[in-house]
Formats: sequence, C-alpha cells, structure tokens
Amino acid sequence: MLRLDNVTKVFRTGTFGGRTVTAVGGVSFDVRPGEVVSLIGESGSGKSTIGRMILGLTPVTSGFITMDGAPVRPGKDYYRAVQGVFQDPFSCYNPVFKADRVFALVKEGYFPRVPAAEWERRVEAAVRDVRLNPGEVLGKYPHQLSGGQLQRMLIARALLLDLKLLVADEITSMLDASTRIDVLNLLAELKTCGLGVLYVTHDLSLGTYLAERTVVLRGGAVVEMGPTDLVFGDPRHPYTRALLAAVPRLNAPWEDPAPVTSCLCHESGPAGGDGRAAAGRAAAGRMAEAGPGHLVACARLADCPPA
Ligand SMILES: Nc1ncnc2c1ncn2[C@@H]1O[C@H](COP(=O)(O)OP(=O)(O)OP(=O)(O)O)[C@@H](O)[C@H]1O
Repeated sequence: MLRLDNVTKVFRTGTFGGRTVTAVGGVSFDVRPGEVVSLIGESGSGKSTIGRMILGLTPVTSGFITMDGAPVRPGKDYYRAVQGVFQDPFSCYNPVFKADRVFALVKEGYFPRVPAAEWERRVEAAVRDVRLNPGEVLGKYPHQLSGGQLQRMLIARALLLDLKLLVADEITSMLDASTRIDVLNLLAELKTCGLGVLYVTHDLSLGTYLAERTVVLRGGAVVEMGPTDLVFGDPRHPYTRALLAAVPRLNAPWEDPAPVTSCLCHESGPAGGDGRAAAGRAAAGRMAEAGPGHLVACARLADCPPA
C-alpha cells in the first residue's frame, strides 16, 4: 500500500540557504493494509519529516513515496485515502468555532452534495466509532473538551473519508496514561477494519504495544526494522539495544545494554559473520537480514569496514 523507496530529505539552512541538513537519508519501508508500523527514534531522528513527506507537506529530495503504486500527489484524491493526526490536538481547532466544525469542513471539501441529514448520520457514526458519545461532544467548543476527546474527534474526521492510511505522529504524547491506552486501543480496533497506520513515536513501550512491525531510525537512517517481536525480542543493532535498555522498568535497576560483538553487515566483523549475512545483504540493499523480514544496518563496530 504505502511504500518508501530510498527516500532522502535534505533541508537548506543558514541565512542564504548555504548549509544543508540531511534529515532523512535513504529510508525504505512499507505499510500494508490493516497493519500498524511504528516509526521509532529519538528527537531529531527524522520521524516527523518522514510523516510530512508521506502527507505531501514536505517535498522529497530524492527517492520515491508511493501509495498503491502511485506517487504522492497532494490533493483531494490523495487526502481521501491518507490523513495525518498530530501531537497537539488543540492546535488543529480554531477556538472561536465549535469543535465539530472540523466535520463541516470535510463535508464542504469532499461531500458537498451529501444531504444534511445523511451527513449528520455519518458524523454521529464516525464519532461513535472512536468511542465518543455524540451527545457529549458535538456542539461544544474546543476548550470544553479534553485532549483525548479532541484527538479522537480528529480520528473520527479522518474516518469520514475513504481512509486507507493514517499517519499518527506522537498522537498520545499529550494525553494522560489512561486516555493514551484508550486511543491506542482505538487504533488497534481500526486496523482490524483494514486501516494501515504509521505510528510515529519516541516511546518504545507505546510502539511495541500495537505495531506488527517496527522501524528504528537514527540520524535520519533506518538502523533496524522488522516484526516488532524480533526487533525488540532479539535486537541486533547497538542503538536498538541502547534504546531498549533506556526504557524504565519498575523496581529494576538500569543496566548497560548487552554489547554487540558482531556486525551482520560485515561477514568479517570482530566475531565473524553467521553465514546468512551475504545473502541477506544482497536481498536488502545495505542492510543484512537477521531473521525473516528482520533487517539490521551496519553496527559500526571499531573494525567494521566503511559502509
Ligand atoms: N524545515 C526544516 N528546516 C531545516 N531543518 C529541519 C526542518 N525540519 C526538520 N529539520 C531538521 O531535520 C532533523 C529531523 O527533524 P524531525 O522533526 O523530522 O525529527 P523528529 O524525529 O520528528 O524529532 P521530534 O521527535 O523532536 O519531533 C532535525 O535535525 C531538524 O532540525
């Protein structure tokens, strides 16, 4: 469904645009229907830039992003199928208007000919789909609703379209713990209806909660990706191990991550290769295959040959 192929984004910075920042470098992954893929990385790793490129809000410098085989073309047809929900729900509402205006704007833009009564029925159904009570949220101003209610209304707005992919960028980071779980469970429910979700987060525990597959980003490049249980059950890259070790655990002392002693990308790494590396590397470009669909970038050990 959604495919990123060697996608790179270079920003020009500095007073006269004389300097550049490579926010994303050569990233490839896909999101299939009915699947949640979590995109995990620390601040500045390029997660939001990837989300914005998928949403057509930031142009790609090189590489390709396709949705069902067609390149991203920002416009009504594309946004019927691909929508984004972001971290701060309050910033998506105009405080002067009632919050349900977001639904009226969808009608104006996409369904102008749908009769008012039918539209009201659709809105109420979408609001119920996100487990809100229409009587409690419709007709209210943003300040009269909680962050969780506003966030769910934005998801309901997306559901009014013929949505195939939702880019959810840190959508739970401003919510309290119980509301966060509610929103995550909602995403888990939506994927059973065939919706693909790219779940962007810096929080490993949230990513692992609902994602079938995980992509770990560092400095704009993918260091490890694959089925979530393999990436986090058997992490092969030092960075993934460090991220995992940094997750606080109740009553457990912090421990250094287990060291990585061999690099799958380089058969002649310190502890030698495991024989699968060459075939895996050939199959996956610059990454080596550690297991079925589990790809790992160069571990950058002291004696790794330059990538
Ligand atoms: N418009 C821009 N112009 C110049 N540099 C940018 C621009 N947008 C992002 N960057 C840079 O690109 C890099 C990646 O930024 P991005 O916002 O994608 O990271 P992120 O992983 O989403 O971080 P966070 O979790 O803090 O939101 C950063 O170094 C950032 O400073």
